[in-house]
Amino acid sequence: MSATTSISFATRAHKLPHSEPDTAKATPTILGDISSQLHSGYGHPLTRSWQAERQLTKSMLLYPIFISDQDDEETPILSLPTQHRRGISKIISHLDPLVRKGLKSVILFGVPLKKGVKDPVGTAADDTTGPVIQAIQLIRARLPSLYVVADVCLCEYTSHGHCGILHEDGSLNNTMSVDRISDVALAYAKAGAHCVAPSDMNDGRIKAIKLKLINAGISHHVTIMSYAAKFSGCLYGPFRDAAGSSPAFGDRKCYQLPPGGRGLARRAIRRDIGEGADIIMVKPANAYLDIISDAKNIGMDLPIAAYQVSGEFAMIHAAAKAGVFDLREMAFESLQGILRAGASIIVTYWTPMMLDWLES
Ligand SMILES: NCc1[nH]cc(CCC(=O)O)c1CC(=O)O
Ligand SMILES: [Zn+2]
Ligand SMILES: [Zn+2]
Repeated sequence: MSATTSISFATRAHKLPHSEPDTAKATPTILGDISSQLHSGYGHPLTRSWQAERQLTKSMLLYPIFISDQDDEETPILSLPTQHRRGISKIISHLDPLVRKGLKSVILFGVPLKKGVKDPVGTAADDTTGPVIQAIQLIRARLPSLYVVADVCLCEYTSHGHCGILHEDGSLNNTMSVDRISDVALAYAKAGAHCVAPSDMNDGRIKAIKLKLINAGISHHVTIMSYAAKFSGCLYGPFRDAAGSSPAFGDRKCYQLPPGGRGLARRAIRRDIGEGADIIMVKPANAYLDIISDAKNIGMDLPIAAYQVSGEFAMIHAAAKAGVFDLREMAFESLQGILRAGASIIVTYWTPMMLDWLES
């Protein structure tokens, strides 16, 4: 690449007519001839980097981690290459070196593995001795520079695996779900989470969380990141493996958005901004770049987050393994697309690797 660059520069410099008086004649007069020249703008690595409106930086990366109630475990998640589920005793030793490399934020997912701990209302979600609250307190105490986001949902904790409390007919009871989920969010915030991120998609939960935070007098220092446009589909499989959160029956199509629902996503984004969200998230990311761009347009003054989900991450690994492309190159290309679409926060399992790659 650098050979090509220097050749093209040399050639061009050679032709530059500074000392020739009659060059006006040779100068093209039709604007089209000049504006058809694009290569001149990106022939050098630096000019190429200037073409990006925004550069990928370490502070954009929000790292998802799975914390189980098996204190000493460190188990690879087979469907999510390079990622592990860890017990509370393994968290700091994992995160500390990453913080030294520039890690700024994590998003926590609890994984209850103990028998009999799941019930219809997800009681374990805000158990003060459970993995999430323990991890929030531990990370805040031991790694004070790290910004801690707590994912808020019930599906990891409910016996039925749905993201809320159910009616007898198996459909979501929105009122009860919102009341419960806002309690869980409040518990995480009180435990010290900088940010709570409800991923359940029940109607009205942003407002309910906001009101409980206000009533508790802590709303001024707790960020609400709304999974506002979360689509149902087949890209969450490895996560559900990792978190043991697959629905026991049915699916999530009545609360997560249908993949074609661009208008619904826009409505959900506007709604959640109106209810008090500080950050809007779009999920998945690579297959929903238009939605990220819509979110950026609608939420002009809010930071937009995009979640490159487990299926998207696993897909890149699988394709790289099959020889389709180079893993690292594709990792960058996938994040560049998300950035271009308008996100300024990227939730991604690439985070540990990116912290190294962004150095070199
Ligand atoms: N509601 C829980 C939740 N929060 C984030 C993800 C998905 C993350 C991923 O796939 O990486 C899920 C799973 C789901 O909705 O089934
Ligand atoms: Zn859920
Ligand atoms: Zn209902």
